[in-house]
Amino acid sequence: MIVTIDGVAASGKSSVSAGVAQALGVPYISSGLLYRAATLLGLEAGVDLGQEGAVLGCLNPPPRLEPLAAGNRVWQAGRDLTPDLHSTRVDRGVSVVAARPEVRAWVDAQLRALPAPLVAEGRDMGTAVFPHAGAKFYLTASPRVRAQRRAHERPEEVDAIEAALIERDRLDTTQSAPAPDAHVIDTGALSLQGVIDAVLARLPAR
Ligand SMILES: Nc1ncnc2c1ncn2[C@@H]1O[C@H](COP(=O)(O)OP(=O)(O)O)[C@@H](O)[C@H]1O
Ligand SMILES: Nc1ccn([C@@H]2O[C@H](COP(=O)(O)OP(=O)(O)O)[C@@H](O)[C@H]2O)c(=O)n1
Repeated sequence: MIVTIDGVAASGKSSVSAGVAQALGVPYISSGLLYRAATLLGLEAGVDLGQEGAVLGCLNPPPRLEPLAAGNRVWQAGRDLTPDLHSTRVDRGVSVVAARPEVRAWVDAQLRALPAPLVAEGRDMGTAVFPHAGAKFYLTASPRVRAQRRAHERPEEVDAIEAALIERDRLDTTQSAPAPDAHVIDTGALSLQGVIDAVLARLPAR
């Protein structure tokens, strides 16, 4: 079975996916890492991130997602890009790159080639990439709660992180609508384990 976990920025998608995947004994995939990799490579090459052709030109050789249970990684040839994917400059540029149709097609093709069963997290896993998934979830939380969580992972103050999250949500609106058949979970009042348990409780009988 494929389980999709979409949601807004810093809503808990990757942590929840890792926990659900571990409970099910299947891999999880963090699709956002591929958009982040394309953004990082574009930034390093100094290209205009809005120029689709220029960004695509940086994906040679193509970065590959390694769906490790301990945390997904992205490799380009022998280089592990993962430690550089969660910087503030990648956060700022990624939505522009992710809006480009050919970049989305490149990510989608790589994800669809992975064998089920799996848990897939991102923005459009339940709508565009795996519309026939066996169970779909969409995580939310207020911008403040999400900023407070992310403040443990970024050098900026909570207010600046919150403003950046709100702006990224706005830029991601097109590809980030919940699937009509997704369970929407507000994670604001729940612990990480509480969200994992809520997802597991809503899975169809296995
Ligand atoms: N329900 C929760 N309660 C408290 N902290 C959480 C919860 N879910 C996630 N976190 C923490 O919030 C941060 C962002 O979570 P993450 O899984 O990276 O979100 P996303 O993949 O949506 O960006 C992480 O530090 C994570 O440990
Ligand atoms: N399936 C996906 C996943 C991510 N993305 C884009 O990639 C960016 C980074 O995604 P992410 O999941 O790593 O970001 P966080 O929610 O973890 O901050 C998002 O802001 C979107 O612009 C997307 O368009 N579609």
